[in-house]
Amino acid sequence: MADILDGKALAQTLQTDLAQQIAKIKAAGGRSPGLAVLMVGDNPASAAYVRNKERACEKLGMVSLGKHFPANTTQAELSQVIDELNHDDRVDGILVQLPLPDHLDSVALLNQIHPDKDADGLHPMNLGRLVRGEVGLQSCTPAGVMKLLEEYHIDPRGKHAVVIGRSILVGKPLGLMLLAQDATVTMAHSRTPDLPAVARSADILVAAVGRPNLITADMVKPGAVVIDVGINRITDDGGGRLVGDVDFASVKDVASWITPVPGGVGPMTVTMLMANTVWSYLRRVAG
Ligand SMILES: Nc1nc(=O)c2c([nH]1)NC[C@@H]1CN(c3ccc(C(=O)N[C@@H](CCC(=O)O)C(=O)O)cc3)C=[N+]21
Repeated sequence: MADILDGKALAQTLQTDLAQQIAKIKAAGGRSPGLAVLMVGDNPASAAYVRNKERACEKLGMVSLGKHFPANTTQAELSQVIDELNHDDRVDGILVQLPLPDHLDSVALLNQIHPDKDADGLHPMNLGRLVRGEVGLQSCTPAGVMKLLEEYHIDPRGKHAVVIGRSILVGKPLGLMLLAQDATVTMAHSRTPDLPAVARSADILVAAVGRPNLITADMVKPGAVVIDVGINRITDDGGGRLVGDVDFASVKDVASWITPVPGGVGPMTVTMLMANTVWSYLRRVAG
């Protein structure tokens, strides 16, 4: 029976630390760090995430400058808003909630966010820093996974890490972070032949695909660390249950450590967003 990598508990601890840090800034007469989350359209899952983020902001004593736009908002309008936020001194972090409606060019918008306010770490400058091993803003979900591993003293050094999924939001940056910590990294994806065999060779197995029950017990090496980044809402049983990419019920008997869904990587993502915003604030204020 695997031990649980408790993202919810660690997120709580880290958020308490951040709240204290922010309280201290304010007691010294400083302004509150500000985060602007831009959401376009009314995808209910996105709306729920954005609410989570705004709630976390308020709880920590940060300013939430969230903006919600109708689905038919144009590229030019959003571009204008990002430009204003780039120049707004109350704003330390800007995040464009993905996915955007099809008529919008999300890459162009992400590229337009000032790299020093890029709370999601998706600007080419910050991704480039990650590739080169330089300090910079890092993508929240992968950074949250690395924090979880660190908290539970799971050292990637010398381990074979298999990351399934090659998204720019999770898979690619996480592969680079694991590599930077001396793991031997395999990036697997939908075109990888014999995925079960590749998965079974992992000491650290990360599933970041978005397919329920993709990872079953037979795909996991006994004693492996299993990180489930999937967030899938199952509606066919009428309950709107949240499940990951890992068949938790069977895999928990094979793995040594496992993240639950909910309560694993998800809460860490939100926490790292807050941490990135505070980090940007300190860099911007202190220079
Ligand atoms: N630019 C951008 N940055 C993102 O970081 C980003 C995004 N777009 N688009 C969508 C995904 C998804 N995402 C989640 C964040 C928190 C939870 C989370 O807190 N999950 C809770 C449960 C939440 C619930 O019950 O609904 C948990 O797993 O315990 C989930 C998913 C961030 N994303």
